[in-house]
Amino acid sequence: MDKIAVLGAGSWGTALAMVLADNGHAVTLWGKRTEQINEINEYHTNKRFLPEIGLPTTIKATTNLEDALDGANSILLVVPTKAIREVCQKLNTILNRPVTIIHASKGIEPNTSKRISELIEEEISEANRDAIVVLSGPSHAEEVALRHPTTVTVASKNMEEARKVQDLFNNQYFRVYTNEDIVGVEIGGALKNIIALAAGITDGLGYGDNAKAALITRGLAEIIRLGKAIGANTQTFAGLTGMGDLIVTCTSVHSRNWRAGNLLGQGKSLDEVLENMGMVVEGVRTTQAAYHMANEIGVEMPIVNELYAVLFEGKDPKNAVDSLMSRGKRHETESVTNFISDLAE
Ligand SMILES: NC(=O)C1=CN([C@@H]2O[C@H](COP(=O)(O)OP(=O)(O)OC[C@H]3O[C@@H](n4cnc5c(N)ncnc54)[C@H](OP(=O)(O)O)[C@@H]3O)[C@@H](O)[C@H]2O)C=CC1
Ligand SMILES: O=C(CO)COP(=O)(O)O
Repeated sequence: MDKIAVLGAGSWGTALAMVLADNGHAVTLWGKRTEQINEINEYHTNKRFLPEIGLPTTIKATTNLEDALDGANSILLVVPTKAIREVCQKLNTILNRPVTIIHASKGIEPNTSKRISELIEEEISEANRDAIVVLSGPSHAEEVALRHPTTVTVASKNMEEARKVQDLFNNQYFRVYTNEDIVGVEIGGALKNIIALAAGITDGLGYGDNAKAALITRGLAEIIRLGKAIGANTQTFAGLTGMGDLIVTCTSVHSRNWRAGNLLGQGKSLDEVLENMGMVVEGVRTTQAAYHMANEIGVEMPIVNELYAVLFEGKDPKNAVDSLMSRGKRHETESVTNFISDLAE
């Protein structure tokens, strides 16, 4: 049995705490709100994020970070990307021994274009961390909490640690694969949220499944282009954290990114949508990050560019779709040829 501190008591932190508790580990869930933490300890529910779900009674919750970390062998970071630096800075002041840092958040920091594992490396000193391991894949918290079959990938530069984390989480309803391509896994998980926002927009505009299939496949081509340029293994994008997560996020009503896009397509403003969501919509900030990264590196990302114009420059969503449809004609496979040949190797 391991002792694991889960930092972030939202939808995903709670669902992953359930998986770990089901596997017999001692789990402490850390959150900021006293009322919510008391609810978890007294009633074994977290109704704001997972209504109708009863949590394993072995999960302990606390608002005290020191208590959460006490005796923990591993830490699971699962707060929104914008809170990662702040939480890591707090962690670094408390930790006095190296621990495995697992993260399950999906995003890129807008101003620096950094992935989450890079933020962790910057904020937590080497003396306080063993390996950094990323957990990602097609996995809505709502379905994991119902113990419906789900597959994810854990990635790390240290494969021994990745396999240990695979053992921590793997069970009959939660199947965990390993991958050494931390760049590809983080890029796929972060960028699929951009495409899910776009897919929500086309659904909100009343366009159907053809448009969505186009966004998923052409979106994948953009993700591969950017990923390849920054050193990802392109084969990763054919897997769970690439195509797999694109499918689940672009086609599910559980997705907050898809739902936000859907409301934008129906004519709501971004501020209105974000105010009413009550949960994180990572794709908005990730669109900023990907837009700037693509411009800096010189990678062509037309869907990202149009979504950026809708979110931050007031472009009408319908005009954005029209712009994508009227781009210069081209050969389908020229942008993904290298990807296909890599797969064939
Ligand atoms: N939900 C899902 O199905 C999945 C989510 N993810 C990823 O997991 C990450 C977290 O998402 P999710 O749990 O869904 O988000 P939610 O919006 O459901 O919950 C976020 C939680 O983080 C807390 N939080 C925010 N800022 C801080 C902070 N500075 N310090 C401590 N706690 C903080 C929030 O607290 P409060 O509300 O009090 O601000 C809330 O409890 C995201 O990167 C997301 O992309 C990945 C896979 C699946
Ligand atoms: O990452 C997810 C599923 O794999 C959750 O997506 P949303 O953040 O859009 O809900």
